[in-house]
Amino acid sequence: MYTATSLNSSDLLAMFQTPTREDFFFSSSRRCIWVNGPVIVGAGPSGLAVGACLKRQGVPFIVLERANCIASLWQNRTYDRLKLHLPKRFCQLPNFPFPEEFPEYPSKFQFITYLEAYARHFDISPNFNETVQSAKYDETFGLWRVQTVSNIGPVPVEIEYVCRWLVVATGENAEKVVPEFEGLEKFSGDVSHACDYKSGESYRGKRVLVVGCGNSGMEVSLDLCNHNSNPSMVVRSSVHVLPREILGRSTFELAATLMKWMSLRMVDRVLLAAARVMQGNLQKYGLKRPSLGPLELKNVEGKTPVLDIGALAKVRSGEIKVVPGIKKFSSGKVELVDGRILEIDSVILATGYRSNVPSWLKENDFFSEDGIPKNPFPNGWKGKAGLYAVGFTRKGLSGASLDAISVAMDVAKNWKEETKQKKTTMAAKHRRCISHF
Ligand SMILES: Cc1cc2nc3c(=O)[nH]c(=O)nc-3n(C[C@H](O)[C@H](O)[C@H](O)COP(=O)(O)OP(=O)(O)OC[C@H]3O[C@@H](n4cnc5c(N)ncnc54)[C@H](O)[C@@H]3O)c2cc1C
Ligand SMILES: NC(=O)C1=CN([C@@H]2O[C@H](COP(=O)(O)OP(=O)(O)OC[C@H]3O[C@@H](n4cnc5c(N)ncnc54)[C@H](OP(=O)(O)O)[C@@H]3O)[C@@H](O)[C@H]2O)C=CC1
Ligand SMILES: O=C(O)C(=O)Cc1c[nH]c2ccccc12
Repeated sequence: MYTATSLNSSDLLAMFQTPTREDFFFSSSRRCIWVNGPVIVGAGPSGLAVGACLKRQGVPFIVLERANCIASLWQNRTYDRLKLHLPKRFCQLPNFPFPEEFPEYPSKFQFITYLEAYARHFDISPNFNETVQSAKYDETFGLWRVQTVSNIGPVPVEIEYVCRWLVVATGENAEKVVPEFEGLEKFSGDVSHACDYKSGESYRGKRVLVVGCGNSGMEVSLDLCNHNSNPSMVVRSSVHVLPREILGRSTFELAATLMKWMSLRMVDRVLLAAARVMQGNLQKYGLKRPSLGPLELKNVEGKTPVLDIGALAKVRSGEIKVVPGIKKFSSGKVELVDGRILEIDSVILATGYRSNVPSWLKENDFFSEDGIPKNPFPNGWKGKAGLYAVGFTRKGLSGASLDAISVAMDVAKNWKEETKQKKTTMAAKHRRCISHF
């Protein structure tokens, strides 16, 4: 620890060269740490990617992560049978390809193995069990103050980090969305969110209401079928279901290729025409399509189209029953908006996720109320006063990688300029010091 009395000029010089978390002082209740470089909040794919890009530029940083591991969404909040939806080349992080032996659509366990290798390769060691509670720009000093609670030891410790740059990498899926339903408190069976679903093993033989028909709702319903349980899936509005592949090529890749030649709306038309040929009309199964096309809807509302990996066949066969919106719950039952009453044993809420940025970032210029940068891709990564965002592009892992490269380049440029200036100032002071003696 550096204290006022133990500081000498070479310590000061060292401070601007190497350390990333040097304790300046202890106050009675809160430890305060100066960070010579950016503070990155979140150790998911986005935080790791920006860390890796900064390492390559020689910029020190720290990563703060509330969970006890990297990529906690993938490790703790996803089901066992999850596979990446997009081909692996669209999901790799900068400067570190997937192993060749990985399949085209890696499993979540392979993806986690990859991310762990990524963190090791770039020597990224996040501070785990440390939740950012608040981050505020201090206009007087031109610095960010980032307040955390660390739960490593027997008692929680409050820490304040002070830094010039703040990189928000907490993700579009930081918190689960749990809607309120009339009478749910009277429902006697178990109610959980898709983020806690691991497999259908414990649902064998049960009647399960899956609320929501995004990728989670569809895949949980499919997995339930595969474990001989009996899912009813709530589709309260509309949904785009697309085949994962068209003519042997990934639908996502086809869309990305077509986007080079046509407008987004034209690409949507091509995708819908192909889906129509391959899937037929889905309305008769209760799956109405939204009025906006799949890519336009993703851009405008952030709603991801379902890439079908088998749920549609189960809908057709009647193994997954599609039901309309929920009116209310009662003991062991749900009443639907069409008046039907179903007897059910369990409810799984596949009702989506949201960003948590508004709960801790004291700023309302760059981020909107829903915790996503106001400027759409590709202009949503840089805010004012050293604030950055990575992974809020609604473009999955490929968007996160692009952000990470832009953010790291910009931070590195600024860090190098500011550090050079500080070193020059320090060196001048050092010389004055020596001449004084
Ligand atoms: C089930 C599921 C499957 C998906 N599949 C794909 C796919 O196949 N392809 C694709 O491109 N995208 C997919 N996605 C999208 C997903 O958002 C990205 O894959 C990726 O996880 C985004 O990375 P991230 O680092 O931005 O966010 P996250 O992975 O969510 O990481 C954010 C991290 O920040 C931490 N954090 C949050 N708040 C705080 C705080 N206050 N203090 C400290 N730490 C905090 C979290 O604990 C977390 O570890 C999927 C999403 C889900 C939910
Ligand atoms: N293999 C993969 O790659 C997978 C990827 N993912 C990704 O994770 C992200 C999150 O997906 P997901 O968890 O499916 O969340 P989504 O936000 O995509 O879907 C939420 C669903 O819940 C419905 N819903 C919300 N509130 C209610 C309510 N009160 N009553 C009835 N229905 C309700 C929504 O309906 P409405 O549209 O009417 O609001 C929608 O159908 C997406 O980007 C997705 O692509 C998820 C699973 C697998
Ligand atoms: O699965 C996700 O959550 C993704 O964000 C991947 C994704 C980004 N853009 C898309 C467009 C169509 C289908 C999936 C995605």
